[in-house]
Amino acid sequence: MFILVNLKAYPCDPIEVATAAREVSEESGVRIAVSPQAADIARVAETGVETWAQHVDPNGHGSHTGSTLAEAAAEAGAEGTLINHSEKRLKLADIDGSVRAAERAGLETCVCANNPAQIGAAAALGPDSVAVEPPELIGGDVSVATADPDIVEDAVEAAASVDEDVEVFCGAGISSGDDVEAAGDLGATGILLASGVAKADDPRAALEDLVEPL
Ligand SMILES: O=C[C@H](O)COP(=O)(O)O
Repeated sequence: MFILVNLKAYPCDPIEVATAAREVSEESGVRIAVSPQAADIARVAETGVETWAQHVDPNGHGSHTGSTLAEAAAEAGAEGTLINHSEKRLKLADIDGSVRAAERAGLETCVCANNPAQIGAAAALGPDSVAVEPPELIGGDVSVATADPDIVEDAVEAAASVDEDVEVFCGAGISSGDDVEAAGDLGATGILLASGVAKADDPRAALEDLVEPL
């Protein structure tokens, strides 16, 4: 199971979370990555934790003010990137372009989507993984695996029917080891979570709880 911690724009200390994630990953043997703001990628990567960008744009170098280039994220130390997060939605052509840009830069890709139909479309673009997240459950207290287990199972089926090599992650409301275990039982091979760690009083304890059953 892969645990991907998205720090969004929460006012947490990215270095504290990254250091805790690296240590808990080393101690547990569970793959854990942290996805900070673009401006924090380099210093988060310096902690030694696997680091992901929250977004990359479809364009390369050129007259594109405000862009987050896949090449720049990779050079700063990112190993992967989210694309089309629920809070950073893109047009289909731009999702495709961002996946291609990330591939050129050597970044692992995870395309997010709201539901199984979108998961099928996302899988058709050939990312390494897709992540299903019902928007209404994001940031809440109830895990997607509890509130809507069908959406996870249907997403796994939708991705497999398009491309069996595309991994399926799930996210929204996940905050405990029990939630992670339940998601795994539904067929997810990764977890995308944010508030359960980024807003925790003790991020290290939250991470230890997440990996406890793994
Ligand atoms: O990127 C993470 C997801 O949007 C889930 O966020 P959450 O764990 O706060 O529900």
